[in-house]
Amino acid sequence: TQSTRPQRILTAVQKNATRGDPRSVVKAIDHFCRNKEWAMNVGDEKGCILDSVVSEVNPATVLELGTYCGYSTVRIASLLPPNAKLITLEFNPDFAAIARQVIAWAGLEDKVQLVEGASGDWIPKMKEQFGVKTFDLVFLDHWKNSYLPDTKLMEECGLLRKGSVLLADNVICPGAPEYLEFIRSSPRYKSQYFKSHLEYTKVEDGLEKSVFLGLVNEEWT
Ligand SMILES: O=C(NC/C=C/[C@H]1O[C@@H](n2cnc3c(NCCO)ncnc32)[C@H](O)[C@@H]1O)c1cc(-c2ccc(F)cc2)cc(O)c1O
Ligand SMILES: [Mg+2]
Repeated sequence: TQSTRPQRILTAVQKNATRGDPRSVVKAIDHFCRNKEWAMNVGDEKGCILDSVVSEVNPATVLELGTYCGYSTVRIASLLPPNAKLITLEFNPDFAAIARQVIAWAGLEDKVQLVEGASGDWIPKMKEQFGVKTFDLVFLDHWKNSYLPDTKLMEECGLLRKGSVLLADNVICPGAPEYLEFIRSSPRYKSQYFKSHLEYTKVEDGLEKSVFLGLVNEEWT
């Protein structure tokens, strides 16, 4: 039967990357997607910005929305301190199955919990199911029109604390206009735009980094 693109990405990893070496897994996927078939990984250019934010936050708890093939999962998990945990949500079972194998090839299973299901269903269950209090870092890279409702849901579920960092991919291309409008105008967030390019192309795109400031007091006046 005809293979899918995620399956071809996994094959490229298994052929060209070294087991247990996350950097070689990232390189193999980037090489495949730049030279053979484009795919919606955050990619190498935006990936360096992602790496720098992860290193700066040095998170103990990370939530990723939208695993796809696990490319950014591997990038993030490879930079986590010991005992840190990354929970990644993916509701497409075929993508989840591929991502599990990519994460395993990188040797990062112990740092990653891939949860199959929709963010809207699982965000309210994070505390009771996984013993998470709050997330130090959230990487948003799922459906672009889900960024805003899921951010509001994370706030309502008390999953963000003063200083929690949200990092959103694709705020220019394909774009997340409602999310950008909300997060940049809200007194509860301090936002910063990192200009870059759409993965493997010269098209403009970027990441929006937003720090949650907690419930600021003017909301009580
Ligand atoms: O669309 C893009 N990403 C979507 C990712 C979806 C992945 O996340 C999973 N997913 C989605 N919603 C949820 C959900 N919850 C929400 C629904 O309940 N809960 C759990 N998992 C979810 C999907 O199953 C996929 O695995 C994109 C496009 C371009 C692009 C740019 C230019 C072009 F020309 C073409 C494409 C570039 C990018 O970097 C992009 O990220
Ligand atoms: Mg993306």
